[in-house]
Amino acid sequence: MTEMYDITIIGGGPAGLFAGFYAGMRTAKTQIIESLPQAGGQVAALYPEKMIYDVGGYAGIKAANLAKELEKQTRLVGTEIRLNETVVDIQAQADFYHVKTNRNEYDTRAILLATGNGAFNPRKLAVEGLDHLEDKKIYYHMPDVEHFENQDILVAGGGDSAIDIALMLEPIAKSISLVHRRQQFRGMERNVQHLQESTVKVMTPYLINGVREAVEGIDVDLKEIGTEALKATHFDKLIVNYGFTSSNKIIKGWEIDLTQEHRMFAVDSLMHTNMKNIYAIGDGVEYPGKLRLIATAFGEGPIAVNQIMNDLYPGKRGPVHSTSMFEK
Ligand SMILES: Cc1cc2nc3c(=O)[nH]c(=O)nc-3n(C[C@H](O)[C@H](O)[C@H](O)COP(=O)(O)OP(=O)(O)OC[C@H]3O[C@@H](n4cnc5c(N)ncnc54)[C@H](O)[C@@H]3O)c2cc1C
Repeated sequence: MTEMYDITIIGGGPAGLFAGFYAGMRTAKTQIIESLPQAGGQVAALYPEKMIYDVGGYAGIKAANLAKELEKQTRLVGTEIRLNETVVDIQAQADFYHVKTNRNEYDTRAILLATGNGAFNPRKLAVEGLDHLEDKKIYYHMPDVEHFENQDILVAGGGDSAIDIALMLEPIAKSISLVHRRQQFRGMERNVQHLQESTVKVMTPYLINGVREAVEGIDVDLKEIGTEALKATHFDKLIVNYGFTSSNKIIKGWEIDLTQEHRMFAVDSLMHTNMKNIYAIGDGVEYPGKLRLIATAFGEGPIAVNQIMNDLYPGKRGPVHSTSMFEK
């Protein structure tokens, strides 16, 4: 038998992270499972550079910083955060649930769904037959920088994180090239200026038309946008940074049968789904008056966690204020 959790939270966006913190405050044995290698959900994956002005207590905070603060807060209480794992099935057992991910299996008394619009995955190259090169010569997630030491690297993408990756590897790699399909980069002005001052070789407007494995490294065909001109290039490794897409397809394959409304989990005012000890919060739920905001998600987490704790441990002392936990 695998280790038994009180609460397994599926999704490490703002809803899941804050619920994970609150569950830790209620001393529930809790884990969060997140498909991306980073926590923060949409905030970190879709708009890390945007300022957010409608989260209580912050007159304005950069999205990436909010994601970092949330993760830090959650880790304070000992909630485990498992990154890079996608929940592929949930099976009901007699009085607990069996959760299968693409890498592990867990048992849990209760489940809190915080899946937003579905599991995020990196947007991949539109070239077939490259799976065997992933994490060897083609990367969609950044591993440790040592992987790129003294090598010729091509980075593909036009946003801030593609520029960040190129600049970060500049002192380590033998050469860095950055390819983007538009003439202009979407990144922040300051970042683009750093790029112009760097030794990164910028190739615009080109898109990757073909990739082939070579004995050493890979051959990459670049196509100039608006023309038929092809440029043959060779690199040791390719890092693709085309952003993320989210999909609810995996959820459709789960064995448990959850009621949905407008393709969201239907919950009552206690965040309870139609199944015992399965609750849902955040962007992925529907109820009358639902608002898809971070502030709303922050309120839904504690409601769900308190219900779960009442069900699992009826005699246990109820909610406490955080000051009584952290200031002794
Ligand atoms: C461009 C943009 C700007 C926004 N600006 C604001 C703003 O200013 N203020 C505001 O309040 N809100 C804003 N929002 C909305 C806000 O980001 C969302 O309300 C919030 O992210 C919802 O949090 P969540 O945790 O419910 O879902 P998400 O942030 O979507 O996180 C869900 C997480 O669950 C993971 N997941 C899903 N399925 C699985 C699975 N099977 N296994 C493992 N992991 C899984 C996903 O990978 C994802 O990381 C904005 C949204 C966008 C797109």
